Amino acid sequence: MDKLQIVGGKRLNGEIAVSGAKNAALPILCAGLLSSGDVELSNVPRLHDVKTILKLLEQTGLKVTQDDENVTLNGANITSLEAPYELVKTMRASILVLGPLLARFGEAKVSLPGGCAIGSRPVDQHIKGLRAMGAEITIEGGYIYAKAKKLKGARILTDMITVTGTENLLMAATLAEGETVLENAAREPEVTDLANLLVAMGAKIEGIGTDRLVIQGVAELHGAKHAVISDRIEAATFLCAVAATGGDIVLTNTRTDIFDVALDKLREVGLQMDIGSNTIRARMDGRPQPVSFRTTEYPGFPTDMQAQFMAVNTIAAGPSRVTETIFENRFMHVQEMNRLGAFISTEGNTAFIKGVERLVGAPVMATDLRASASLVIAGMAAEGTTLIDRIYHLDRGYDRMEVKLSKVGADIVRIK
Ligand SMILES: CC(=O)N[C@H]1[C@@H](OP(=O)(O)OP(=O)(O)OC[C@H]2O[C@@H](n3ccc(=O)[nH]c3=O)[C@H](O)[C@@H]2O)O[C@H](CO)[C@@H](O)[C@@H]1O
Ligand SMILES: C=C(OP(=O)(O)O)C(=O)O
Repeated sequence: MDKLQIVGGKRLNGEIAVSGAKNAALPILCAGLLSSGDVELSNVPRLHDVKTILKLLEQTGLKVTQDDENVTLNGANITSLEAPYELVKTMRASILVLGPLLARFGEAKVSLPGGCAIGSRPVDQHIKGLRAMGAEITIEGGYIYAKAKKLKGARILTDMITVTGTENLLMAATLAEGETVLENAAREPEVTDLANLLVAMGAKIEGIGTDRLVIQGVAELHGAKHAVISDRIEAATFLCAVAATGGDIVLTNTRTDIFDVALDKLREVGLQMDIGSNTIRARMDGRPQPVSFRTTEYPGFPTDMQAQFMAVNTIAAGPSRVTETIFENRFMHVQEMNRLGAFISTEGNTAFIKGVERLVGAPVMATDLRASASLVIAGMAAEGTTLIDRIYHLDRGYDRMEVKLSKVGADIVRIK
């Protein structure tokens, strides 16, 4: 199992190109199932999760042609309407084949994703929405069996804002008969990116970027070309890294119009930023200032940045408080950061961070994707050597993070 070895205390200097967004690429790849035409995608990040979803899509009969970050999908010969447990269990996003398969072929059998380390990951809202569109859905032996000769447009109000739920229902609605209204829709830029691809494929969607999506179903979708949006979470992770280590970096291939409140928080931390149209120059000197926040839906503070900001807070000049409202168990990095000398306690879904003068390297274990990234940041800020085990979590969602960071001066190597 690969590990990362980091010798901390190095300032970061140089340029980092941000990759395409994992959380946009995964739903977008599933949209390939909606059409028999060629869907030509660029800026697809090189991630383990992308490999997994492509494997899943290929076993449905979707033709995948890949040349590095360019992926062309063709759904003219779909032969299987099933997503097996073995593939779904490793990646929640696999549930996103449900809407497209059901809408285009009238049937799907998809394994329930189950829980994961950060908390339970229910899909009841996806099911509620598809049932409202006329699907007959049963759950047996851990599988969702869905059937509908033709989905019918409906007004769907989800109980809470769900990103994947919005994406699944949006894809299903593009091929349903009549009008679907998705109320309380997620507004994340990754949802918007998917919607933009669907429009390029011939879908009729109004209200893109708002919490009310109105979709007029069409008989079929055609092929299209699309570049996956830049990863705001990867970009903000690098910004947290420089906030923790000090230095002067420039992020390229970024989209500065899609950021959330995290950017304001970075300014509060003391990071100086010059924002260009697709670049961010970030400079940091001295100790970070503490920042308190609670995670919430876009454009609020993203749950996917909670752990990385906590890493910065561990060495901040004062106490802070972090509340996680999206997932019930997304504090697994706390124990590992405390192994590095951080001073963090938790009470329910709130963490209290004291802010210490220094962290000291130690062996730690990555427990989930963003927790892994937060340990990389903490390790880079710590004195001495940190060894991070189980970095397969990191590889799920970051494109060669250690290569990008070592190019800008971090002392970080992968140990096979
Ligand atoms: C709103 C939000 O911040 N969503 C995050 C969530 O998206 P992801 O799409 O995984 O999760 P959802 O947005 O669907 O879930 C949001 C909340 O709704 C609940 N829920 C969801 C669907 C459902 O059918 N029933 C149900 O109860 C979930 O348990 C969770 O508490 O994790 C991703 C990976 O970390 C992040 O990129 C997303 O930003
Ligand atoms: C937890 C994440 O991903 P996933 O929903 O695929 O588990 C994430 O992107 O931070």
